[in-house]
Amino acid sequence: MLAPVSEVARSGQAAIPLFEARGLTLDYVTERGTVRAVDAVDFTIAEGERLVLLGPSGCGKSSILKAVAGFLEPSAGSLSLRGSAIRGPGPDRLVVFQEFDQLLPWKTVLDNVAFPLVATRRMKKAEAREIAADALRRVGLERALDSYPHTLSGGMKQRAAIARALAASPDVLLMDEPFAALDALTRLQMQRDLMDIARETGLTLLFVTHDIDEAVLIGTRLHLLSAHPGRTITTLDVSAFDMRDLGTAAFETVTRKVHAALFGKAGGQS
Ligand SMILES: Nc1ncnc2c1ncn2[C@@H]1O[C@H](COP(=O)(O)OP(=O)(O)OP(=O)(O)O)[C@@H](O)[C@H]1O
Repeated sequence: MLAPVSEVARSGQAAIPLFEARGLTLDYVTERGTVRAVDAVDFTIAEGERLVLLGPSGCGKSSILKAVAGFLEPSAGSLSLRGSAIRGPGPDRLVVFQEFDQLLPWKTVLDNVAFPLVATRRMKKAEAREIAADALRRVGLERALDSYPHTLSGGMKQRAAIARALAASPDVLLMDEPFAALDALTRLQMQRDLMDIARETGLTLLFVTHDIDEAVLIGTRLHLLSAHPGRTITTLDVSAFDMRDLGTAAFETVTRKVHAALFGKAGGQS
């Protein structure tokens, strides 16, 4: 019998990559000239894997995510999903950002999640609402279906944004520091909930953060980037760690190792 994809990813066996970046180079053309943000980065993401891009501020993490989402064209190298080159945004790659204002203020939470299904997947409204309600239940927002975004807390807005992405069943969910603007307790709860969802659904994730603890908790594999312009330092399998390991000696050891790889010495957070 075949193992579920997430188990294949956890076991570290070589799987056919769902997503592939080869020699990815990203430049911004400004009035003062060209700024190289990312230089010749390679990575793959297998189905069910959670790859975290980790590196200091300005190393190009968000730029990579924008390129994967199709908003930024590589100046060199290639990006492909299921073997096809990425040529722009698509419902197969959806992004959850850090900002709390990702929802349409004039629509209820339910309609915010259902609307893209009707618009891009051409689903009937009733079916879209059913899928949306299910996604909202999964993120713990079953009691806020009829609420408007301005009445929600920051954490609830992020949950709704995650539900909207989950409802559309993207091949890869892209998250750009989605919990960075939340208070510490809410952030921890959201990390926990995201891990529960990942376990339930076998989510394939590309996650950006500059928080080492968060990276080790969320990721099955870390891709460490050097300071500007972003270049690959190394990759690290962290699939053995989850929320239960927070605060343990083994967790401390791996975060120190990551810190040393990023900054050349052991120590605290970036
Ligand atoms: N629109 C832009 N125009 C010019 N330069 C840009 C633009 N966006 C980003 N950059 C530059 O590209 C580099 C990478 O930026 P990016 O935001 O991708 O880094 P990051 O690792 O996500 O940073 P942070 O962790 O602070 O969010 C930085 O030097 C930044 O100044």
